[in-house]
Amino acid sequence: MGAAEYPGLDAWRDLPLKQQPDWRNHPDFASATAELSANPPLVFAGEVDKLKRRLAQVAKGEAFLLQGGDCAETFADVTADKISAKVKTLLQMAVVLTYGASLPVVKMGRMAGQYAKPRSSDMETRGDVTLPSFRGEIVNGFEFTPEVRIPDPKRMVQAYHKSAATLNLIRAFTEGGFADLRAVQQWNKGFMENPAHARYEQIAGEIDRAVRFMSACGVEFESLKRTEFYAAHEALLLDYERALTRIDSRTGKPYVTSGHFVWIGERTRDLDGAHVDYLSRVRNPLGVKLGPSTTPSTALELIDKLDPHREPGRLTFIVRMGTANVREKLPPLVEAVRDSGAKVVWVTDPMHGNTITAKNGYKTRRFDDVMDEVRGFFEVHQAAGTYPGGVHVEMTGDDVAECLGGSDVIDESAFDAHYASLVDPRLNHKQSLELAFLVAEELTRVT
Ligand SMILES: O=C[C@H](O)[C@H](O)COP(=O)(O)O
Ligand SMILES: C=C(OP(=O)(O)O)C(=O)O
Repeated sequence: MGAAEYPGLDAWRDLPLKQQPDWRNHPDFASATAELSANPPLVFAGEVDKLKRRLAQVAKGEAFLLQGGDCAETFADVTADKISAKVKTLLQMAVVLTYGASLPVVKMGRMAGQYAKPRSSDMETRGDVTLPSFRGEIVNGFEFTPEVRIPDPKRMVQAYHKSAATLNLIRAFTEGGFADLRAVQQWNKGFMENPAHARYEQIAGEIDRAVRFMSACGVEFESLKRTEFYAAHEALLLDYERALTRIDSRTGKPYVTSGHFVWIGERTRDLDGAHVDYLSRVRNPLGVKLGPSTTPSTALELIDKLDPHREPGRLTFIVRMGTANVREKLPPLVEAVRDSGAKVVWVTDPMHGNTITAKNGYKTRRFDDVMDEVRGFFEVHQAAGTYPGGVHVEMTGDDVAECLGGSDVIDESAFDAHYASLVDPRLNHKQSLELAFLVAEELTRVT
């Protein structure tokens, strides 16, 4: 049976559906979705199942999850340099965490599919011109002209090909020698003057010596030569996700094959909405963002809908409370889930609850707020006796200036020249490493 015949996969079409472009009557809609449906999957169900097993280890407190990448990927940034900088930064963060906390780290990029963005407003006004808001390059373009802002379904096909190219390079890097732990010092090249880089250099030197010592003793670690790396994105655009859903020939079950892990955003996680219904029917490990308005009963109902069989690794709650709320709003959720006996993975997203507008108009976040929300997340879990299982950040491997602060202090004056994100601000390379050191310290306390 193909996905077209599988029962229930189209039930979402009759449910309240938020944050979608109005493009069903576009002349290219049918051909674009047909082309996607005929294309090969981007990931295989076996890999997705393996990730679920890894996340089951996280749920048990035996591993840690690192999720990071752009707020919104762009087609233009599908280049070897940009992809390698991101992968390298995530690998460096993972080294800091693995070495600091002596735990395996599950590595996952907001990559190879993070092209759709939910927006607060459907329309954007500049001066006396009002146009549809930018919703990510899978829907429309960023340039503020009527032609570019009109949603174009052909962009879904372009996003598929860009995701395929990204995933292909990620697989080459992580399987083909680039991620070899014996190159741990190489990943820091060009980044040496900052305290975070100096700290990293020290860890890398220690790992290098340990590996060389073991090699001299005749031990060869095949597993150091490659690493698992998974692709994740927000499953926002259901036309795209539906067209890339396939029935796994081994199990006869549906999988979203646009990425290994998909999450439901804060704005689309309504219990009776289309997103929760659709994702409840596929077998991938799922995330759900939980903001400060989440009640304990909503969290429990989400578990019932998305993980009715309490399958280890199936469900990850990505909490984005904001630093002002995390210590007050997170405990009731964590306690209710703990007391229900459900085993979800708890991840902190210290970015989305801390967005502010700078005096010069840019959306930004204070690095101190990001760090403080991470500390609050760990405090709450320590008090509840639960496991803080991961961190989810908007970051890049590039030297951008989008978030304020960090040890190489970034202030608003840097934004005009070095702000590149099309939607929300990301941590740059140094800030990402600094955050990894903080998380490693916090994790050491609980493991
Ligand atoms: O990344 C998250 C959302 O897409 C983003 O915060 C929405 O931003 P907006 O409030 O500018 O629409
Ligand atoms: C939109 C996002 O987050 P949230 O749903 O938490 O606002 C995101 O992570 O890109």
